[in-house]
Amino acid sequence: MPMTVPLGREGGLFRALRAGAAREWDAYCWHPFVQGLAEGTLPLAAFRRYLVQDYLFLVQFARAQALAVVKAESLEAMREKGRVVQAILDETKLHLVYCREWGLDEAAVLAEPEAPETVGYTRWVMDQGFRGDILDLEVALAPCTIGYGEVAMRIEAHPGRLRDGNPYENWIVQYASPDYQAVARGAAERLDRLGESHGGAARIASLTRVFAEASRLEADFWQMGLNAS
Ligand SMILES: Cc1ncc(CO)c(N)n1
Repeated sequence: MPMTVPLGREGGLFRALRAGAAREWDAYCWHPFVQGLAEGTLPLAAFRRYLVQDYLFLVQFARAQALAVVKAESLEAMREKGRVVQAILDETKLHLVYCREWGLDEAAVLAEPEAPETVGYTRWVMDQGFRGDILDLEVALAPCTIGYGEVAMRIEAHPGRLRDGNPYENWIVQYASPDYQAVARGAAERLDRLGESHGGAARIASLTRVFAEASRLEADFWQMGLNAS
């Protein structure tokens, strides 16, 4: 399994959660679906299934980030989360363009029902936000944002990584890009800060359960793609 330097700072909350949920985190970040992306061996049908559901995921992910605007701890954090919501809503449009390149037209994507894995994951994240505070919500959101940053880094570090003629090259490049890596790094830093301000150390057991569950639900999302092939 390719290893990379984790995001967040030494002794910070993100690294504590990552270490506490190492089994679930590794199963997510180096899922067979991810290996298939890296090696260019993933069945095309698996990727198409994933792509359509990921569009539906992003819409719900924007709603969950919007809940973080509501739950934010400061005006500055409200502004920051508001920008995140806007960025995701813009990304959904790009996602439809990308789907089109894969032969999935907009009408077909919009008509597709959400898979149980998509509903299960996104509504569970929302529920963490409704029942808890901003830190519970950000921990539930963290594996999405930070995880895809690490997934891309692991793919790049994989000795078996196929570059020439890899059908998934665009996808990999998007998440390995400096822009996305900065988003992932920023999310890990925000989690570390919230850990300090919101009693992360005293809450580590319950927060680790939330982080592990989100990681497990991310792995289920990859698996949903594989199950379609
Ligand atoms: C399921 C899932 N998790 C995380 C991301 C990263 O934005 C994504 N696009 N889809």
